[in-house]
Amino acid sequence: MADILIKNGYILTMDPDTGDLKKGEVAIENGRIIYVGLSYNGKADKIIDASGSVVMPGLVNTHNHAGMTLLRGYADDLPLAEWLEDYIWPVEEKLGPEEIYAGVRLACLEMIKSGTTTFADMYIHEQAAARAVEDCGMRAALSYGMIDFGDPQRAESSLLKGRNFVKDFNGAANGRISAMYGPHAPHTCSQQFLQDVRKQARKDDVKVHIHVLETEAELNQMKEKYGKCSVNMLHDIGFFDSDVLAAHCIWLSEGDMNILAETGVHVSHDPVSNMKTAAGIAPVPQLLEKGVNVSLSTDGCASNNNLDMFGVMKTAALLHKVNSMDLTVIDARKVLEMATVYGAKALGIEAGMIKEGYYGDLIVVDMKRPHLTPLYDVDSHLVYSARGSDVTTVLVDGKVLMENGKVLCMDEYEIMMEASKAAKKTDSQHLIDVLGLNDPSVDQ
Ligand SMILES: C[C@H]1O[C@@H](n2cnc3c(O)ncnc32)[C@H](O)[C@@H]1O
Ligand SMILES: [Zn+2]
Repeated sequence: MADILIKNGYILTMDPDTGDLKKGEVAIENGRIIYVGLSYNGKADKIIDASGSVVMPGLVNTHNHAGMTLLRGYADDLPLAEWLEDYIWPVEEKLGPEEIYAGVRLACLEMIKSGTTTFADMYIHEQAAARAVEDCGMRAALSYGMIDFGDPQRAESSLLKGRNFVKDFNGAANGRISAMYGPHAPHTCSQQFLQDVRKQARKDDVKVHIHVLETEAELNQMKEKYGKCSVNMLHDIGFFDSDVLAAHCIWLSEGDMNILAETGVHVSHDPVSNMKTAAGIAPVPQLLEKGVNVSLSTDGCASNNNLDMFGVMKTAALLHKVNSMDLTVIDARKVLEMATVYGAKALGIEAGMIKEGYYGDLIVVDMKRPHLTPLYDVDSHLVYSARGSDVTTVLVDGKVLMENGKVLCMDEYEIMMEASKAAKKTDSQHLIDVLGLNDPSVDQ
């Protein structure tokens, strides 16, 4: 007997072996998909009717700073270094684990409501993020954001925090949480520290999440300090391997792209964040052409400013078309692959496809909407017309987190109120009280 049977939906499996099914069924048992096909020959405890909807793998957001929902709109339209150094880092000092817990819960709520089932994170007080993920039922690859700025004492304490996090949380929440090491970036971490982290990650057999060449300023700083760019420096110290997830990777030379391809580094592409911060345009078509696994991500809410992966998918497609002046450069199917199959591959999880044996991490997208009518091509609608709010049902690990638009794993109103309260720690003016959103009688 299956736990759940999803019926009557268009099954976008993303699995090249089976292809998509115009009307199919998916059965889930003990958190795993046990059947994908035209008609399940068995019973189920629960039936989900997906008539008029697409059933697809949950989206995988491979670079986030989930706690930064608290800083959504806090500081915008500023040069990246000034934004980070003069606004974000000082205000992060005021946020403790309880605030981050509230911020990550809000991030999870937003992600679930817009169809993300797994995310990769790098942030402060990451044990609070783990608690939030455990409580809400999502899947996540979490890392403690570590920076040493060349200070040996800071290096030691940062690495200790990272090690403790890995020890305490790798495999937590019944395997829904995996831990990674999160050295912030090549220009904020010393070479020695990066080498130490690399060694520790191999010893602990966990992956590494890092920002690489997000800005031209980083490129120039690295050339001045080491006489080479971040990619060459990291390659020369033996940092790169197929367990590395590198976010951004904008300022790459042809040689850098070859190094990423040869070493099997996974690249997380953040088109919305990169456009908003005017960081530049990552050479995604060229990376894909060279065989690099490029997944998609939102980045933190302070540089996006939401966590809707549907927005990211559309932006990725449009950005690379106009940048290359070639509209065939990335098609809708490729973008869907990046948001599902490639994301799961980057994090090493059996998800991203609706396939027997894979996790029951699925979403249902309602296609009976004005902006999705008429319907000729499912891929096209999902990338160019749909929004996160078209997602009606979300399953992670075979558990229903949202059904027919109702979030079952948390109280939406409470989450927003707790996050608004936590955001007061920033000591900045808070319009939420003025707008009356703290009043439960106000219709949300
Ligand atoms: C983990 C730290 O990373 C910081 N951060 C958030 N967004 C970015 C970005 O776009 N580039 C570099 N660093 C970023 C975050 O504030 C944490 O302090
Ligand atoms: Zn980032």
